[in-house]
Amino acid sequence: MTSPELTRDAAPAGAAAVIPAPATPYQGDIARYWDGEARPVNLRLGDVDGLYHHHYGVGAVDHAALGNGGNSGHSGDASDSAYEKRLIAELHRLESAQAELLLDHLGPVGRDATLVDAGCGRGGSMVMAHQRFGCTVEGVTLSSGQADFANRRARELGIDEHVRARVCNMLDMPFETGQAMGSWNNESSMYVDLHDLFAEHSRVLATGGRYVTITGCWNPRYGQPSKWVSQINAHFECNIHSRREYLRAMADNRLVPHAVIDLTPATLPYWELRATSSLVTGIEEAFINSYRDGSFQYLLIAADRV
Ligand SMILES: C[S@@+](CC[C@H](N)C(=O)[O-])C[C@H]1O[C@@H](n2cnc3c(N)ncnc32)[C@H](O)[C@@H]1O
Ligand SMILES: CC(C)=CCC/C(C)=C/COP(=O)(O)OP(=O)(O)O
Ligand SMILES: [Mg+2]
Repeated sequence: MTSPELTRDAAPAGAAAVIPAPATPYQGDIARYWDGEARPVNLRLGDVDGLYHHHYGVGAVDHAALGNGGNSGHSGDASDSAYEKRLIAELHRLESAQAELLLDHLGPVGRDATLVDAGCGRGGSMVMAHQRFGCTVEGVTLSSGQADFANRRARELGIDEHVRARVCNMLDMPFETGQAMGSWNNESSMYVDLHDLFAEHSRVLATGGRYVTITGCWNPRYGQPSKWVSQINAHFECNIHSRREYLRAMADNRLVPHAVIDLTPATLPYWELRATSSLVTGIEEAFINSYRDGSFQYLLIAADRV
């Protein structure tokens, strides 16, 4: 690992932690990107119940909860703050449902197990995993701002003995070989080479452990990444892989998929609803169009470490 160059408050108990230098200039860019990120679409959704996500939603929209009587459109106007509050709560419910779906695919997890969240963001999925299984959850992110945020939330919830975020590269994680019974990437695999990523998951997972990812990938049947996929890459400074690359890189690294689920139809309602909100960021059209033209897919892959 490269020499440490900064110390900041990314440690769970408030003690100073050594922040490693980024492994590459690109990782430095990504660390800065997430350190500077404060989009209302993420913070205001997280404020609903204190679970802060950086991923998208799945499932049908509950129009009764929105109070628009089953219409897909909104009968009032966007300045109707009571409606906007319900809309934010509904988007957040769909994002939490996405994380629940990911956790469902880890299978049974004992209280004494360790789980690894690779690219943990502000830690929403880690908190949910601990609340569901009672186990230890270790997260890694490139962003010290995100790690501080996740560790502060864990302290506020009184679960910092079990939930911890660290600043480090998911391709070189500070975990023992075979230490984890489960690990995942929730919308974080488009920042790294997949062979390197799955080699590292394969190393930290115990034999018989489970790996799960939810990701956006381009569809080989479309031919090449569409203009919408290129737009998403530029927007987030990421590099979306194809579905084929996921399956090949897993096969090369002792990860055997037992579930491959196309979540595209399940995520479209989230995007269509989000496009009507005041919290739009401008990327909604690219997601909606690429999901509709078949060039892009929202995929869950669950694999056994054999
Ligand atoms: C879109 S966010 C997803 C956050 C989280 N998984 C969630 O569902 O809320 C992407 C995350 O990947 C992390 N990331 C990207 N490249 C990484 C790397 N090489 N090592 C560790 N984390 C990385 C970013 O720091 C960020 O936290
Ligand atoms: C499915 C794909 C391709 C995801 C790319 C990674 C990413 C940036 C996810 C969402 O983060 P966010 O919640 O911070 O984004 P937003 O601000 O758009 O809600
Ligand atoms: Mg978001």
